[in-house]
Parts: sequence; structure tokens; C-alpha cells
Amino acid sequence: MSEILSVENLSLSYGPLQAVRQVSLTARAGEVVGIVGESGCGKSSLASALIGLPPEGARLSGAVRISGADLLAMPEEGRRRLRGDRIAMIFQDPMSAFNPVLTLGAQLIDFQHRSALSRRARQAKAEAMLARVGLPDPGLAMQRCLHELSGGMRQRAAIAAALLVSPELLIADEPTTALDVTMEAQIIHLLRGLRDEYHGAIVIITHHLGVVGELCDRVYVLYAGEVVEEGTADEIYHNPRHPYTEALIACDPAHLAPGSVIRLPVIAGRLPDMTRPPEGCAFAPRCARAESRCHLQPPPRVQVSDSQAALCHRVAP
Ligand SMILES: Nc1ncnc2c1ncn2[C@@H]1O[C@H](COP(=O)(O)OP(=O)(O)OP(=O)(O)O)[C@@H](O)[C@H]1O
Repeated sequence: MSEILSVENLSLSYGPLQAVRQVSLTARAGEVVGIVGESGCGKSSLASALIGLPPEGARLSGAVRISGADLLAMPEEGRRRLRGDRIAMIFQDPMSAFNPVLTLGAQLIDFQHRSALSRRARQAKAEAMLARVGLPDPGLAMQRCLHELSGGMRQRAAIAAALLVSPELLIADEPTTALDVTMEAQIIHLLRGLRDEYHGAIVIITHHLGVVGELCDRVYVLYAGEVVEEGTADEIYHNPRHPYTEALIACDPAHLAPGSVIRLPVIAGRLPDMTRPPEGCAFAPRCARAESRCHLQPPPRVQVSDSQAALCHRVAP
């Protein structure tokens, strides 16, 4: 499988605040890769760096390669072209992909402006894609403005818009958080169906480990801006080795028997102050298994299988 996305030692900081620290990851053609972590661990900052659009004032280092081309090393014009041609993004707020006062049809046709197809063919392709993502009566939906569509329909339209340009890399940043549970299940089902026919790489960024377990091939667990564990979805979900991954799983609603809890458990403690990251393991202050070396020395990256690795003093190879 060819590597579509290759990230090497990527760091992003806002002044003294280190939001993303030395992240390395890959996504190959046909693969769905999940990046999971709780709020504030650096997911959005990482997502912005993956598309070469960091927030103003952020400082970036490292490499983000899209099919070999280093996004961070090229001038803005090159990045813009790459984003338009080869990378598409699905945001939590589907409205951010659209102009609210233009019809959906006009926008879906315009998104294909680089295509050699006629206007009529682009229209037909847009309608077919809307049907594919489950919009009832796509012909009618094409004539509607976005504010006339329901939240679920907008999210489906945003997915259709992203796929219309056949991107090599599709990045979904918290694609389901804004939706209710039933709709979330439908969207997951849809993305799962699409992965079999879409041959690019899909990267899904979420705080919800259940999404990752159901949808992804491989998972990276992010804590305090670092990848603390990586592995296949099966390894991460059923045989987590990092205490933070274990804690995330214990908090996941999918692991709780229906009706058994009133409030979701949360991981006790809070993220460290990232303007002064701890000298040892960043998770040690919240870790029930921490020993003194965990507080003093940076943890080693321990390879536990061909595909699984954890950043932890307590994990045996
Ligand atoms: N534009 C910014 N300027 C300064 N600090 C920022 C900026 N954006 C994010 N941060 C800080 O960087 C850290 C990581 O934030 P980020 O939004 O990337 O995390 P996240 O995991 O996406 O969180 P959430 O799920 O709540 O969006 C946080 O401490 C946050 O306060």
C-alpha cells in the first residue's frame, strides 16, 4: 500500500504553549486512521497542521508529506493547490464548507471547477454523490440553500462535497460530535460503506474512542500533544497498553452497559500546563501506576508488536 500521508516529528506551538509535540504518523491508500484524545490534547492543532493551515501565530516544525510532497516546505500557493486537488476536509460544523445563501447544487458544481467535465456532467456527478451519501431526493436538494437542510442532511452534503473531488487524503475533524446519537450511527455507517469504494486515505480525528473502534484500521492516541500509543484498532480497543488509552476506554459510553450509569466516568485530574510540560511522562500525574521514574524521565517508546507501540516506562516489550 502506498503511503499517502507521512508526518515526521511535527510540532506546533503558540508562543510558549506546546500544543503538538514531535508527532509522527502515516496513513496509506485505502486505510482509515483514527487520531483520538480528550479535549485540549491538541487534535485541532494537529488537524490544522495536516492541511498546512495552522492558526495565525502558531509555530510549526517537522514534515507533513502528501504522497511525498512536503506541505510545510512549499510556498502558500503550492499548499493551496494541494489542498484543492488532493486533500479534502470534513469539519464538525458542515456549514463551514458552504456558503449559506447559495444553492447546494451551484456549490457542488463549482467545487469541481478543476474537472474537465461539462457543467451538465458535473451536475449529474453531484446528484449521484448526494444519492450515494443518502440524501433523499438529491435533485430537489441541489436546488435548496444550505439553511433549508437539516443538520444531518448538511453533514451528508459536506461529505459528498469532500468526496466529489476524489481527494487522495480525506480528513474528518470530529465528524460526528455535533450530531445526535442516531445520526452519528448513520454517519459512521455511511463512512464505513464509503471506505470500501474510496481508495484514498481517510484520517478521522475524534475524542470518541467508540468511533475509532468501529471505523478505523489503525489508531493513534494523543495525550498532551504527543502520540502516547499507536496500534491497530483491535489492539488499541482490546489490548491497550498505555494507561491513558485504558482510561479513555473505561470512559467510553460504548463500554458501559445501557442504563447502568447516570453520569459518564471521566479521567481524574487534568492535562498538564503545556507552557511547562512535565520532565517525565506527561500522564504520570494522573496515572494510578506511576512510579518515581515516571515523574523524572521521559518515557521510552516501547514496541509491543509489529503494529503497536506505547510511550510508557511500565510497558514491557
Ligand atoms: N489559536 C490558539 N492560540 C493559543 N492557544 C491555542 C490556540 N488553539 C489552541 N490552543 C491551545 O492549544 C492546546 C491544544 O488545543 P486544541 O484545540 O488543538 O486541542 P483539541 O484536542 O482539539 O481540543 P478540543 O477537542 O477542545 O477542540 C490547548 O491548550 C489550547 O488552549
